[in-house]
Amino acid sequence: MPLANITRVEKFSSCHRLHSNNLSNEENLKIFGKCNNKNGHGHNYKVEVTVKGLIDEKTGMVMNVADLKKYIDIAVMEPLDHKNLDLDVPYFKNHVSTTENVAIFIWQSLKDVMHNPNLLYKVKLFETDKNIVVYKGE
Ligand SMILES: Nc1nc2c(c(=O)[nH]1)N=C([C@H](O)[C@H](O)COP(=O)(O)OP(=O)(O)OP(=O)(O)O)CN2
Ligand SMILES: [Zn+2]
Repeated sequence: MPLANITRVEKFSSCHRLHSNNLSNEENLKIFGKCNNKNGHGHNYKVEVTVKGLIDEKTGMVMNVADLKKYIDIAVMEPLDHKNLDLDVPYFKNHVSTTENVAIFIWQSLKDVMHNPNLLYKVKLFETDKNIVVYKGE
C-alpha cells in the first residue's frame, strides 16, 4: 500500500505575554523585550497538522479529513481560540507561551484525542508570516 501525507490547516487567535517564572522581572524584560509587556499582545496563528500513513485500499484515504478536523477542533480550537494562553490554558502556567511551546502543546493535545495517534507526523505553527515553528515530537 502506498504511503502519503495529508495536511489540514486551521487558524486561531490568541493573546499572550512572554514571561518565565524561572527568571527575575529584569531578566524577563531583558530577554523578551516588548513581548514581556504586562498588557500582552495577540496573534492570528495558523497551524498545519500533517498525518502520515498508508492509503487504505478500500477507502482511498490515510485518514478522513473530517476526522482530522474534529481532532483539531477538540485539541486546538477549543482550548486556544480567543483565549489568553497564559491565563486560560493550564499548560502555560508553567511553560512560557512561545511558539515552540504552543506547537508542543498542540502536538501533545492531538496525540491525546486521536484514535490512532501514531499517524501524527508534523505540527507547523505560524505565529506570524515570519515566525514559524515545526514540531515532530522529538
Ligand atoms: N524563539 C522565539 N522567539 C520569540 C517568540 C517565540 O515564540 N519564539 N515570540 C516573540 C513574540 O511573542 C512575538 O511573537 C514577536 O512578535 P513581533 O516582533 O511582532 O513579530 P515579528 O518578528 O513578525 O515582527 P517584526 O517587527 O515585523 O520583525 C518574540 N520572540
Ligand atoms: Zn507573541
